[in-house]
Amino acid sequence: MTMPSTIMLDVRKVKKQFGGFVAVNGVSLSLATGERRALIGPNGAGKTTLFNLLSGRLAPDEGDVLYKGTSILKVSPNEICKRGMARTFQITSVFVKLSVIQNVQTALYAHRRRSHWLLRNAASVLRDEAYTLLDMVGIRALAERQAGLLSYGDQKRLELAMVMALEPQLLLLDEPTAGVELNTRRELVALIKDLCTRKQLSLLFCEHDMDAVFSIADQITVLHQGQILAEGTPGEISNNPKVRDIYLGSEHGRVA
Ligand SMILES: Nc1ncnc2c1ncn2[C@@H]1O[C@H](COP(=O)(O)OP(=O)(O)OP(=O)(O)O)[C@@H](O)[C@H]1O
Repeated sequence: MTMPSTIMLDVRKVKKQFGGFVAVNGVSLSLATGERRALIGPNGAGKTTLFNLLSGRLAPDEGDVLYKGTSILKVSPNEICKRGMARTFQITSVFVKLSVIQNVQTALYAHRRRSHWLLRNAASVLRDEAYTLLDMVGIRALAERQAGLLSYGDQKRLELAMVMALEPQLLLLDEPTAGVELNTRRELVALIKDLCTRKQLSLLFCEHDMDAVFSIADQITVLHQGQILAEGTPGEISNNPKVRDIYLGSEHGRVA
């Protein structure tokens, strides 16, 4: 007997306006538990604004966002994160003056503050856990380096370690492979897929690199001028004439 899939994230007709400009206009989408969904669309389509609405950084003018069945409209970004929805940003946000391991320890500490507050061995516990996370993303050997001196690709890995420190169930990644060269991009894509599988994560990610999108996503939502233009599997999206016209061009057209 197959179990019915549960809905991790249920976005209902959200709208966000800046002055007279409607950046997100009545967007609905849902993400099943364990699903990997890409959000794609031209620059200015409203992807980051939608991420900000989902993670509590912006309040929608209309609509609702349900996470694990409960509205999170009035919930702070910190509390949303504690409940298991963690995100990264388009521009890497590591602490450039700290070492790599200190960055991960800081994320662990912020997340575990309450439970480790009184533990005398908190620092060493967090250090062990931080090493485990660095192992997971493949940069253990760089633990003592200053984070700001890492290559951009390794900073992206570090960011993934930091977001994994938050013990997410749902990961929101805003352009996880932006700004890195082809080989590193492929490694990051493999890493993201591996993390999702090993940790049984649900994933919503924005990405302009279509190879990354088609390699990671089970489902794709296409946003255009703040509205959903199309939704479907990678095969359906790449064969959708409207999406090809507006966004994909011919390169990713007509995939079997
Ligand atoms: N705080 C703001 N005030 C005014 N306009 C904004 C604000 N934030 C976003 N916008 C506008 O809303 C539109 C959508 O922006 P958004 O950053 O969500 O697009 P995007 O799809 O993420 O683009 P990109 O792919 O370039 O990151 C853009 O026209 C942008 O200029």
